Amino acid sequence: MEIEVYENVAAVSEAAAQYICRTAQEAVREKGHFLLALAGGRTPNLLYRRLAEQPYCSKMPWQQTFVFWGDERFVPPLHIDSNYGTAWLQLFRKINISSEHIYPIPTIFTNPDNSAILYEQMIRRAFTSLSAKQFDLTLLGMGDDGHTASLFPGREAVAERVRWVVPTENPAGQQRLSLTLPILNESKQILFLVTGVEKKAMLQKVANDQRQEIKQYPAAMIKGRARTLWMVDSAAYES
Ligand SMILES: O=C1O[C@H](COP(=O)(O)O)[C@@H](O)[C@H](O)[C@H]1O
Repeated sequence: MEIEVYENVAAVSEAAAQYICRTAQEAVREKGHFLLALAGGRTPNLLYRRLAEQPYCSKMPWQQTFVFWGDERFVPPLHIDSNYGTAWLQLFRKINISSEHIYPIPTIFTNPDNSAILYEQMIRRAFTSLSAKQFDLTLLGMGDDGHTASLFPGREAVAERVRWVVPTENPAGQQRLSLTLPILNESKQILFLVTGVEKKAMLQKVANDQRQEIKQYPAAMIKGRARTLWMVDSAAYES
């Protein structure tokens, strides 16, 4: 596991903002655009706020950036639980990015089954029109149960090998949509953000799980094509 340990969530967010900016600039230099898949949940909130501020709001090539989500709660966009709504409030409403470059997972005028089909089509069309075959960078978090995106341990969604997006639910029964291992693991780079003492035990388990042939935790099953980096804070890290 390639892991960088920072003092606290603020330092993790700063390092992640720098990393995203650098990766975006390189991608745009190489091929003219940057495809970014965002994480949901609470951990990336500070990162999204930082990206809306200087120096990142100026340094990021927002006009060449295309944004997707790794998962979504099946709630309306401005619901407090919406991953899209959260990122919009913290980041997108504050910066200069075309709404045509933002690809939220649809959750209105549809149902979870259709939404999954629709989102896969949206990603495929975007890839085709950009001559892309993968996300350049996928951001992910990890729950204290080892889930990532909305791939929860032992659920059917984790075993999906063909579809790129599936409907699923969390253990409390909340309806969600998630990208699956085939598309997540096609990403060129993966950046995990993990903070807080409540993640410490699972981070250790996931590190061990990654070394096993048969893995138990979805977070351990994720591997980017070129790089998988974990940025964690010292509270989550067992030295
Ligand atoms: O990758 C992800 O991880 C989280 C864990 O969330 P957090 O609130 O503990 O940061 C997950 O639930 C989220 O939707 C997802 O994109």
